[in-house]
Amino acid sequence: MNVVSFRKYHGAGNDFIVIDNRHDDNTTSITSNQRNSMCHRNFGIGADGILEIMSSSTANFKLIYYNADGHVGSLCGNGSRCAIAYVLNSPDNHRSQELTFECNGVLYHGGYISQDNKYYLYMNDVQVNNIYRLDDSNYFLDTGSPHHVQFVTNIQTVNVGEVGSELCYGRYSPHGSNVNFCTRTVDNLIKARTFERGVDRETLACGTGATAVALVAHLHDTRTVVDEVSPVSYDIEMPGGTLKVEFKASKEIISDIKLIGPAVEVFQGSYPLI
Ligand SMILES: N[C@@H](CCC[C@H](N)C(=O)O)C(=O)O
Repeated sequence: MNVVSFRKYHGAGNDFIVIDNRHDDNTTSITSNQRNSMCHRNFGIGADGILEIMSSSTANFKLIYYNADGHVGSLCGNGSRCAIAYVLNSPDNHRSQELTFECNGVLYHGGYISQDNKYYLYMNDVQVNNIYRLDDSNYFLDTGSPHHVQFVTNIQTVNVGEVGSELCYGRYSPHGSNVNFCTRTVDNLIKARTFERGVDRETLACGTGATAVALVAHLHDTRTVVDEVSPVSYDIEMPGGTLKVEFKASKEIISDIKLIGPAVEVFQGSYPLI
C-alpha cells in the first residue's frame, strides 16, 4: 500500500497537513479526492488544508496550497506561516531565521521572531483603490485571496456558517470569496470570524482574512487620510488565537504588510493512500 508521511501544523487553530516532496523527485501522486479524504475530520487526519512543499530554483522552497476540498487554493496566510516554520525547523536549515518561497508564481518572504516565538509572512502590497467599499459596513478586497469584510455589532451572535456560505457562493458566484465578520473592541483590537472558501465552514483563524480586516479597519479609521506614510498595527482576535497585522499606509498604497502569529507542529504520522 502507498503511504504518505506527513506533519500536522496549526497557526492559531487554522490547521494543515504538511507533505514534503523535496526529497521525492518533487512530485506528488495524491489525487484531489485523496486530499479531501485526508482533511476529513472524522474519516481522515483532519485539516483545513494541505501544504505541499517542493524544491525551487529561485527560492528556498515552493508551496502548493490545497483547500480541504482537495483543490488548489489561493494564498493561505496561516498555511504559509506554517510552511515557513516547517522549513526553518528542517534538519537541512542551518540556523537561518528567514527565507523566501514561491507560491502561485509569486515570490514571498517570511521568517521567525525568536523573542516572541512567532512566524511572519510579508504579503503583497494592496492599492487603496482596490479596497471596495460596498456600503457602510461591507467591503471587498484581495490580500492574496479574495475577502468580503462585514462589520457587525455583535460577533458572537453571527451565524457565520449560514451567512458566510450565502455571501461566499451567492454574491461571489461562481468562484466564491472568503467572508469575514468583525467587531471593533478597543482601538486597534478587532474580533473577527471567517467563513473559508474551499473549506466551506468557519475556521478558527484566517491569515489573509485577518489582513483584510486590518486593512479595511484602517481605511474606516482614516476617512481624512494625511498625505504621508505612517506605520500601523492591528491585533485581530480570532476564535483560535490572535494574529498581528503590521503595515505602512499612504493615501494610495498599503505596503510592507506583515502577518505575524503562532505556527505550531502538533504531530507526525503516515497516511495510507487508498
Ligand atoms: N486559511 C487561509 C486562507 C486560505 C485561502 C482560501 N481558503 C481560498 O482559497 O480562498 C489563510 O490563512 O489565509
